[in-house]
Amino acid sequence: LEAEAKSSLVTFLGKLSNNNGQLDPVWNSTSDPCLDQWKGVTCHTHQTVKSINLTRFDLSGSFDVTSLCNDQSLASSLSVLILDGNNIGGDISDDIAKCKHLTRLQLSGNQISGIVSGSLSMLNNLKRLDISYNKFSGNLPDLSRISGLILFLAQYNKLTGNIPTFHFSNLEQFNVSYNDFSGPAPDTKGRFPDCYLGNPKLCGDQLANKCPPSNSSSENKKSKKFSKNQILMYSGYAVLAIVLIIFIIYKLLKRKKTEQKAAAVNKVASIDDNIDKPIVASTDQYKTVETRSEISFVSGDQSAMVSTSLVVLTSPEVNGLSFEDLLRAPAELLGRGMHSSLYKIMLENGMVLVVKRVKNWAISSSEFKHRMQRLDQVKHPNVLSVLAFYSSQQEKLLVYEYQQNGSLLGLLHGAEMGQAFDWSSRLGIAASIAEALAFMHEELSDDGIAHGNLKSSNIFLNKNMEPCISEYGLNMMENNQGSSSLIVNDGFKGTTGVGSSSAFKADIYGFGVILLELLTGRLVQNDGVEELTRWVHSVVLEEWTAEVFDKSLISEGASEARMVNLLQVAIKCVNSSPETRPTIKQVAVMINTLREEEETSLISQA
Ligand SMILES: Nc1ncnc2c1ncn2[C@@H]1O[C@H](COP(=O)(O)OP(=O)(O)OP(=O)(O)O)[C@@H](O)[C@H]1O
Repeated sequence: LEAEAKSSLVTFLGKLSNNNGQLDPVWNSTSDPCLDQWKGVTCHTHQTVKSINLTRFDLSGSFDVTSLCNDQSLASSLSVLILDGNNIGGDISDDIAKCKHLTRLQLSGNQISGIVSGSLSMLNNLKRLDISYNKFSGNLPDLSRISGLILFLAQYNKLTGNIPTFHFSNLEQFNVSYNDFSGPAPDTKGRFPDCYLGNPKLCGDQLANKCPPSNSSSENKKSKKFSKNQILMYSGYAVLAIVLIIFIIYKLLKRKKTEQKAAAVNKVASIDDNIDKPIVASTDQYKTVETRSEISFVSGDQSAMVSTSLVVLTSPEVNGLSFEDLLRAPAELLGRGMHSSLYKIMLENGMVLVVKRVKNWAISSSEFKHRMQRLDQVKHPNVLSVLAFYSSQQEKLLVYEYQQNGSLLGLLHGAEMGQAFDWSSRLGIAASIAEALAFMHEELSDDGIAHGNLKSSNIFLNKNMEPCISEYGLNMMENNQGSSSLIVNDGFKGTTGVGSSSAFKADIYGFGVILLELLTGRLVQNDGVEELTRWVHSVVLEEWTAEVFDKSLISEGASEARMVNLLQVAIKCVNSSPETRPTIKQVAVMINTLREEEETSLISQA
């Protein structure tokens, strides 16, 4: 283990045992936590600490989150922290947010006090959070953005105020009994019957203490009256605005005519000038882009035509972004396909964006806008949001944040060249993608919006090195309304059928291929998708299964049983008959079970 990480770990462990000064004999700076297998500490390939499990170690010092999570190496590797059944005091400092990779934080049965830090809600990967039987007080933060949380236990503390809502359908265990909560208890939909016991100030339909009827109806009337006056006032403004817009459009059209005449003589530099030049754009790391000069990403006549039509979605990151800002910024071509080009744009304020320019997409403007708005409503931390968009009949522009850590394809390419990409990171990435996709599929199933083009070059690593699915909902096959799209139909993937359910099944296929890439280290980009799946099938049929896995996974000693299990999931996903493929929710459950098993085995090694 790196010296700095070791010293942070020694400080953390030292503080846990300060009362009786009883360090475990090997917890000191002269030995190595990984090589000397410190009690309670599990490492990965002798280099990084994966888990700390000090259940019932008779510890009584204080919980020093800062030493642990301020160390970059520990913070980026630690996934399990269990201190159950000790006598540890202190509090949860906000630095906990830096331990980004925690999937389990279990502190049950200690003396930890203070408020429950709102920074816990930054731990996107958290699955289990147990703070029961401690001395926490104050309000509980809203943890609903941790979409994968399956366990939340906070019974027997001194928590007060309202209980925030949770995704009860995702939770397997939930308990906030014997605290001092008040106000309406969130509806658990009939689950966790005893979870609110011992909170006499709570009320709700599922409790003996019903909530008093709200007096909001009279307030509503007042506000309705008030809003009538407002409506009158605003309609006045609206009329004025419409007159103003008509005037501007008139002026713009006039200017456009003049410019069109001038354009014949004086052409504005545009990407259309070099549309026929061959561009080889492959992965982030291996792209060879011929046109690297600063160019405008829209043609000159458009810039005159639409100065106000960029729709900035709710993303606070680009608040105030205008079409002019995009036009003014230097653009670098990152890649060009049959129907689309991708540009990297650097704004004056230093923000780096990418703009996807899609041409001749047979989707109506209103349907496209509706889709963008739905995608804006359904956000997941592991799915890259569209920040802004523009739509005309000929082309659509979509703006995303630039991801400087590259794509999963780049990571696999690196692994091909011998860079470390270990088994538990691969499993973690697979689980996060599956969960994010399950969330999107569930939320957008009624709208028929699937990803449509899921592949490892569309998965990026964000600044915390967590996977992020890009271009969700962009390439859709024929939808319910019958408008066609960009995707090249492929019988094998199962995208030839009309209707949105086959688009969802095509995503499962795409995900299965990503799993195969993660397991085998062989890339579709080199082999072709059908070749890869055929090869895997043939290897499995011949029962030389171990041969199929990436050699680096075998040599790091990854669990063959779990790799075989993941391979079975992948094979189900790439089944040539779309109906036989599992749903992404089923896939996510299977992969999560494997991830849990992996963690349990790490803990038991400790
Ligand atoms: N948000 C982003 N941040 C950083 N790089 C990106 C981003 N989006 C795309 N890229 C990179 O830009 C290059 C071109 O992307 P583009 O989407 O045009 O290609 P693609 O993924 O190969 O094709 P497709 O159109 O099928 O998605 C790729 O190397 C891709 O990894």
